[in-house]
Amino acid sequence: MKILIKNIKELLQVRENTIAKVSGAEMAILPKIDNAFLIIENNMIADFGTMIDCPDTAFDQVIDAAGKTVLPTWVDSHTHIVYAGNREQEFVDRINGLSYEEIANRGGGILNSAKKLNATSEEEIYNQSKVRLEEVMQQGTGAVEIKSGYGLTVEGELKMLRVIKKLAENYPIKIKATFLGAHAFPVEYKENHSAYIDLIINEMLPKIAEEKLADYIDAFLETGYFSVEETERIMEAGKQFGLTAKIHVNQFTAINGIAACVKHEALSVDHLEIVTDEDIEILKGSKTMPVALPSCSYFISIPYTPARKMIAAGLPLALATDFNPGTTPSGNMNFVVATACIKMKMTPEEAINAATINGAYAIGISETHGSITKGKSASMIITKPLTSYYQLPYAFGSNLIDQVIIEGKLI
Ligand SMILES: N=CN[C@@H](CCC(=O)O)C(=O)O
Ligand SMILES: [Zn+2]
Repeated sequence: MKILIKNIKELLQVRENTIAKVSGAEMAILPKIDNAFLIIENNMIADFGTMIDCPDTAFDQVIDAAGKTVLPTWVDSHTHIVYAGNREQEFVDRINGLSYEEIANRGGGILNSAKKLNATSEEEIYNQSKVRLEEVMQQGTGAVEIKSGYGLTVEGELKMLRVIKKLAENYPIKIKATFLGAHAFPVEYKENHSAYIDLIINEMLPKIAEEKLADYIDAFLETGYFSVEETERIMEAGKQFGLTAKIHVNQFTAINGIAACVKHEALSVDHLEIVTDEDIEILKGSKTMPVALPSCSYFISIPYTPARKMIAAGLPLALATDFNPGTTPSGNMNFVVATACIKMKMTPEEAINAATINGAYAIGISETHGSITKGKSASMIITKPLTSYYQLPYAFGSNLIDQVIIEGKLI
């Protein structure tokens, strides 16, 4: 199957050579070609350039993108798309004055989702989750990370990871799975943290590794959840099973968690609503990607990640949704990009880099995704006619996507 996309008004995120990520001032540069063509062959980007050089050969399909922008699909490097039911009541409780912490202390929050998940069959969880996956694909996401973490029992965690595996088998979208058994302590382990961590290490991890159900390991490193020392145990154990760490950290408090993550060579540190100068110094020169989740800040009214300060310090930054039933019931990367511009003062170029190539780095796929580069996966968004790509974050409430191609397939 050979597809030509012609007359593209602006072809964005064009990289002649594969790059892993962009950092600091590089984030402001978004290379593009005006009046461009792009050829897809065998589900990969085969060629691209200006229309003057467009080959005059036969194609199985020709798409005329006159007036439209083409860019790589979003890479959403942090989601919890697999869950059961919802937490609408907690949403209303927050409107009425309760905080996320107060709700969690009453047995709501993550434990509420865990109760629902353990009472729901694998088939039903799959059916609920695939609706969300299909929706984010329509919204332009072409690669996604999905976490477990609402099981908190051996069976529950395995059930979630099997659902993620089944989604990966049945949909063209690239999916990376992350094991998040260390999301919260179940009530019965409230006074015996080490016993739950033993369960994760001795019971969950070996089974997950045996069935090859996860690519990464995560923990919620936060006051009232997993301490620095507890998270270090999890990261060390993950390493024994070949799972690199991607850690929830600095969502509500800064407790030197980032230093521990960098020490353990975490691929990413995610949330970062509260970041100290020391945290920034530690991230400098590391290979760890900071990941901001602005829809979470928006939904539960907490600070936004200090993007300007981090980029000024020369750091890279990725953007992801955090799609989950508690803090972010939305997987819309278009909203994330717009919110990063509006609330975090990222420029459109920085936000698009953060949501494509840097997102790809945060899930270890920047060799194949995140830019328009020959040989990379043919995953791209074709917008509706736009005055310029600035319209993407500017017209934040509009659906500006016309077509989405994922791994060479129009969806
Ligand atoms: N903060 C930890 N985990 C999720 C929320 C979990 C929940 O409330 O269900 C997050 O990334 O925001
Ligand atoms: Zn999360």
